[in-house]
Amino acid sequence: MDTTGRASGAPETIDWEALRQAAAAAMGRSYSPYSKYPVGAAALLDDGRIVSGCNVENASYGLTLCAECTMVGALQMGGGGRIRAFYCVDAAGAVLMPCGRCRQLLYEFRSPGMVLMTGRGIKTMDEILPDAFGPENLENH
Ligand SMILES: O=c1ccn([C@H]2C[C@H](O)[C@@H](CO)O2)c(=O)[nH]1
Ligand SMILES: [Zn+2]
Repeated sequence: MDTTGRASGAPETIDWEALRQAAAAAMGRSYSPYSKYPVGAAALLDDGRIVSGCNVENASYGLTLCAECTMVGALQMGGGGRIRAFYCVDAAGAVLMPCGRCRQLLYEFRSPGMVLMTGRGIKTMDEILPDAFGPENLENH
């Protein structure tokens, strides 16, 4: 990974600002009356589309859907695809790391060389979820 955000095997540079704006816009749809912590997530897909999501909370707190969950739903409902780059923000504009569950959700739809913006720069999927369990583990069951 270089500092421009160029993913291995990806010919163009990622437009991180467009992704940040899509995540911020999605955050505006957040339903977060319990935590009062709106979150927006956005992913750049392999075909150039951007999909996004917001957190959707529930009176049964533990059922809350993270922004990444609804984003993955939007990805699939929009015809599917593979994630090249991911960005998640809160209302203060801070970049968020996906929780453990969401790292697994993102892993399922990663492209080779998928990258994420973090507070410490651009990271690969493998860096944030090493030795992941994935669809390949189910191949010979
Ligand atoms: O990466 C994250 C971290 C937290 N949340 C949501 C879940 C909950 O609604 C609120 C507080 O945890 O933030 C997300 O959507 N994504
Ligand atoms: Zn999560």
